[in-house]
Amino acid sequence: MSDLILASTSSARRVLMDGLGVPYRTEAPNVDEQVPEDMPADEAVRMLAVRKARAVQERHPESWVLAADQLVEVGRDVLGKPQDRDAARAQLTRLLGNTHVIHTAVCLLGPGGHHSETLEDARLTFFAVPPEELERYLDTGEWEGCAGSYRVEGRGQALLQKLEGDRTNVQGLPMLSVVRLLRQAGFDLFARP
Ligand SMILES: Nc1nc2c(ncn2[C@H]2C[C@H](O)[C@@H](COP(=O)(O)OP(=O)(O)OP(=O)(O)O)O2)c(=O)[nH]1
Repeated sequence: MSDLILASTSSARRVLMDGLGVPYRTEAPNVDEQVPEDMPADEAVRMLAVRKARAVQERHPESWVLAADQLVEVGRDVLGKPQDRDAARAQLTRLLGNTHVIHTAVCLLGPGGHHSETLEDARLTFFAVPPEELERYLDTGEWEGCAGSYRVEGRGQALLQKLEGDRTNVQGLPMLSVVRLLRQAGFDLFARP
């Protein structure tokens, strides 16, 4: 198989791909992540995952390219990555004591026009915690770079009352689906180095 590029700047996605052990390299997609205001979250993440993958594939047409995008949906609100601590506080205030859905889209492009995608949801319910506890969680800084302002594998798990779905999906890459896409595309996931 020709080389695999993870079209991502996300450290969380790199950690998950490192765990899989398939040789890959990373390249920043460098795309505009604006989508129409009223676009449903599941359509937005799919559009952005394809946009990221295509941007990198244009630079490397002989490579395989894997990209993803994630948004949080709670009620009618769609949340991305917070810009600052105040935005993170607002996001977590919205999530605490409620159930929200994480939508993650993954797109795999390959030579010869290969195009496969997956869209995975996970449902999470958070405990309702007092403002003082929320401030202590914000102090951890886990909110930085995370859609929804928490890390499910970090101290954020102390907020988690219930999780339905693939935990790796919450972290940024639904690895059950990533493995399926790679196997369907013909990758040998235990190839000799
Ligand atoms: N470590 C960790 N990261 C999380 C968690 N929840 C969300 N994230 C991160 C994964 C992604 O980096 C980010 C979702 O935002 P995006 O899909 O826009 O990706 P991002 O812009 O970070 O990277 P990329 O577009 O792939 O270059 O949030 C979590 O529970 N743990």
